[in-house]
Amino acid sequence: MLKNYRAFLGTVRNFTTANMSVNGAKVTEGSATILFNDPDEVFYNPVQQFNRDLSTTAIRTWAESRDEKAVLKAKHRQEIIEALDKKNENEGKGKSENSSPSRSEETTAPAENEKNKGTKTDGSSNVGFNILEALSATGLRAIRYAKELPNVKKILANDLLARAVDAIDANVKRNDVAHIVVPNKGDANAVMHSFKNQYDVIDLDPYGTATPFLDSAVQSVANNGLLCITCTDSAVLAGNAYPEKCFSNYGGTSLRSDFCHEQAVRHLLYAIAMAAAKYGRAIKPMLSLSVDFYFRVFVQVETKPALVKDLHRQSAIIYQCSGCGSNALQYMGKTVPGRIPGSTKYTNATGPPVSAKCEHCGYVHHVGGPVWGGPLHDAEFVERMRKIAEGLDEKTYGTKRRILGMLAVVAEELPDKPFYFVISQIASVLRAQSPPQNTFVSALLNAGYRASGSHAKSNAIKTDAPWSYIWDIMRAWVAEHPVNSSNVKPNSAGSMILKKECSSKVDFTLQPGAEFSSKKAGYTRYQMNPTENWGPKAKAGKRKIADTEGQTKE
Ligand SMILES: C[S@@+](CC[C@H](N)C(=O)[O-])C[C@H]1O[C@@H](n2cnc3c(N)ncnc32)[C@H](O)[C@@H]1O
Ligand SMILES: [Zn+2]
Repeated sequence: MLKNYRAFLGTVRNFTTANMSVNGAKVTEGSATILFNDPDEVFYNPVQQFNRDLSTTAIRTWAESRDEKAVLKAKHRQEIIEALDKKNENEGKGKSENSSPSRSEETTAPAENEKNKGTKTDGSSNVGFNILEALSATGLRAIRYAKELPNVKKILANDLLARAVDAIDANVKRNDVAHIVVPNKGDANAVMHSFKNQYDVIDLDPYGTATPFLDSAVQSVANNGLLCITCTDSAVLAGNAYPEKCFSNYGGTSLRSDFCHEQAVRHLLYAIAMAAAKYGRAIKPMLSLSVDFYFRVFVQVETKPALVKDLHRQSAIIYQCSGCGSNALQYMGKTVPGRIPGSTKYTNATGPPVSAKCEHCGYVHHVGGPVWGGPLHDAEFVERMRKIAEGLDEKTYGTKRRILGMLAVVAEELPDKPFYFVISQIASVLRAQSPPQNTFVSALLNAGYRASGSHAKSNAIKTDAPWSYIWDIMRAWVAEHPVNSSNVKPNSAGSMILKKECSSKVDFTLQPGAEFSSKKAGYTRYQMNPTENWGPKAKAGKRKIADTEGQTKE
């Protein structure tokens, strides 16, 4: 035990980041300082600083947007009252019942909505909100939220283990946030089940999968509240070794694919959406990320059965060719105009989107999913978050540049095109040289298609071009950069694709838009794994600590 403790101190001392300092067993991250009596007892993973910096920024974004909406709603209501008063005065009637005593003074929002109390007509707001950190460990995250988030009123920092709760308690007192953070010992599910529709923000940051907590979380979060959920079980979510485990945990089967990291995020969103749907609640993903060895999503939950109907047509099965890797989505449902003008009818989709054998190479398809097929992010949320992130103090937010880099790529991602391919990977199917990214993207743009990168993988391309055109680009490229035919096995997917003629015009003239602007901004867009111990930590008491913040690739 003592040996591990020394190893921990040595490791942490060696790898502190700009804003993480260590003095003995004291760790400072963001605005919080926590003490470890025994690092084997209580969880701390410094590589998750990005997760915590990002989460603080995301919750701030959500709170700011909610306040703004509350202010607009209150203003709108005030305008209606004033118009009604004017009308009544003109008609010689009295003022409306809802009329305020003095409209030039501060006005509170509708009394029926407790949370709107405190909204001011000058556009500012003091709407408070509460947070449940259901799996808190040291309390570090909850303490940071208390110190760094304006308007947070109460945070329940919960953990199952008594020694973790003792640590939370001590750290809360040490950081002078006892008026905000309340330590609690309990099972996360029991806590959430006891308080339905209560928490404005719920943070789930477990070891491995969050799926055992989803059913209670989607019930416990308040209407239009935010769920912040981490899953670190990447072998299940993004690997190809456990499709059956992925299916039983997330309701969809995983696939071996280049786009496995985006698929993982979509499995998680699907599981949250399906859990929420049973209770008439619909999800709106605000930001859904694949980061290092884990996945982190920020999802707003709204009680609106009419919106839940959309889940049918937002869920999709994936067909992926076992030879060339081309893929197609089969959505579960679709909408058509209803008989009554303006109405919508929900109906079954038609399919399948592929033949029994791949039209490009003749190989069979593997089936994955179903997964969430809707948008991964909310564009307005991402823009607002970027603005907030730009103003972050780098001393407190050591991963600021990475947050900005990732959000820049996210903002560029095609919102309506799930998945991506990697140019070097499709070139390797043909045993061809890989075209430079800007050459390939220029060919897409010159043909009128859209293209973007993906935050989930460097060198990935998202596009609305059909696979037939993607292979035509590669045929045209190979015509200029011939492959060594002895490398292409007869009957391989590559040989089948190359046997076909290029059926469309391909123009490789370079386009300025082919270089994604996120790349030019110079932020950290993709991060390399810096050490062999990089990854999620084992449960407290079962690990040797050796994680670090790391170097960057771009
Ligand atoms: C990965 S750690 C949390 C890290 C923390 N959120 C942070 O940012 O530093 C997971 C924690 O969940 C706790 N835990 C595991 N199962 C739980 C349950 N059913 N209810 C409450 N806490 C639980 C563990 O004791 C552990 O402290
Ligand atoms: Zn194929």
